[in-house]
Amino acid sequence: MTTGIDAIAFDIAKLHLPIKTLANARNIDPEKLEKGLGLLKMTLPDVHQDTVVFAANALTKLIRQNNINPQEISRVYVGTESGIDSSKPIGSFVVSLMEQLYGEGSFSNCDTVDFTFACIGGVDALQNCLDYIRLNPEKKAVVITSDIAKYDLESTGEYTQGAGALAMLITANPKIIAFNHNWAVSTKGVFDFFKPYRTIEKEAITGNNSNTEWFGNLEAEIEIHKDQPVFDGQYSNTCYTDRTREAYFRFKEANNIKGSLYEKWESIIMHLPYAYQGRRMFSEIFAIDAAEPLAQQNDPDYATKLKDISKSEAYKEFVNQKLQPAEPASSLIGNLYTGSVFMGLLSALSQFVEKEIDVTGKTFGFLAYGSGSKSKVFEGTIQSGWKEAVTTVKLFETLSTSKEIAFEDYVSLHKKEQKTSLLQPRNEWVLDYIEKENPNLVGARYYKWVE
Ligand SMILES: CC(C)(COP(=O)([O-])OP(=O)([O-])OC[C@H]1O[C@@H](n2cnc3c(N)ncnc32)[C@H](O)[C@@H]1OP(=O)([O-])[O-])[C@@H](O)C(=O)NCCC(=O)NCCSC(=O)C[C@@](C)(O)CC(=O)[O-]
Repeated sequence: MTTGIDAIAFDIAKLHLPIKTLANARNIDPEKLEKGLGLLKMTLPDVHQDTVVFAANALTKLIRQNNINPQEISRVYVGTESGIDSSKPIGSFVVSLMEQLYGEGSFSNCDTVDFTFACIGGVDALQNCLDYIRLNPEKKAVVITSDIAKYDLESTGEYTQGAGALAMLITANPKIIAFNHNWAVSTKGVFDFFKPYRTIEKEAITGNNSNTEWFGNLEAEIEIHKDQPVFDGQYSNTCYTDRTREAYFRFKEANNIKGSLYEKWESIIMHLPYAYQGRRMFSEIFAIDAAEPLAQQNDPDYATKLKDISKSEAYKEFVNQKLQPAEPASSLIGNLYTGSVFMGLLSALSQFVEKEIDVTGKTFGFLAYGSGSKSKVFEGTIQSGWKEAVTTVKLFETLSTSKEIAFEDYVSLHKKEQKTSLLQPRNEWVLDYIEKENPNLVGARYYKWVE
């Protein structure tokens, strides 16, 4: 028996800002963003969308496109770093929305929980669900990844923004990909990218130090939540390369692989915070795990050697063959945080369908990363039903219908000054309202399905 992904669906934000528009507004050479980082568009949530909306839309599509009986889903595990409540998980919202569609109690036997570890939470949810299915092969689990990658205006993360969710059905004997059980991990607690609880002295807001109640806050410090992370871009790249390299070689050792591991993989799917992150970071592994190593870590000119290797024809050819297929969706979407690695898989498979390349029986390698920091390396084998399952998803066809918005609308959405939706929602979930009056429900978020 094998375990893996049987079906996939997605819901990506339908508005986008062309990267060229952002580059021009910020005085950045557009070629740097397009050719250097591989960015073309960044997708942005509309006023009625949040991570619950994206997650519920992705799950609704998964159920409908694959005629799944909702009562057969015994788990909905969510990977996210864009939670909307410190106690109530996105999974709890999603299950209640599904009951609006499929009847009260239809998900009451379903277990649900959110997994948070920056961008790798979806992979953690997947690993957990694979173990569960291995023990309970007759069951079906769903893994959802849902995030809004929002960065401060004018920061170096601004051009990597994106938003949306994927939902994946995890079963025994799956149609798309079956995963090998032997995974490797590398973890180190660091501050490369994080979303801290911040505080501001009440006095700085009220202008007096009497600590009088301020909108229900009795404390002298007011807690502030920002979706935008605190981060150090170049340090985050170092953590990314260090963790993925460590996990890669641990995987190689744990699976007793002789010779070059990456040569054995048809395609390599990495966490992509922007389209070219994988190709920019993998050159070190390419050099040191080559059949005849091209560089040694103790070389005095190691960094220069790696830079030269990253520009070599051999590396470019390698990139085109093994890394490029996962990139185009990222160029059109931006960072999906927990969903990026799975979107890379969908992008690669959709391209193989389009180019009529049969990858049945081929092994794909995965290098996942989450800031904070952790990498997991694992591999999977493409199953015979992949082509049919991926064709139903219509990835690039759907992405091509995205609506371009003007720079002013982008800023107004980002600053939450825009109060009405830019696109009329149809056949999807929307955030209806947030309770403001009832003290027992203040902050409760209510959603509805719009025909
Ligand atoms: C990612 C960075 C650091 C990039 O930072 P940056 O400063 O925008 O770009 P750069 O200077 O590092 O690289 C620019 C590339 O463009 C090239 N270039 C320059 N000009 C031209 C031109 N005219 N034509 C063609 N190419 C050009 C230039 O040569 C270079 O390519 P190289 O050869 O060095 O590979 C920044 O966007 C950032 O801070 N992003 C936010 C953090 C981030 O995404 N970090 C990535 C690793 S951490 C991670 O992946 C986890 C994360 C972020 O997803 C969060 C989570 O886990 O939750």
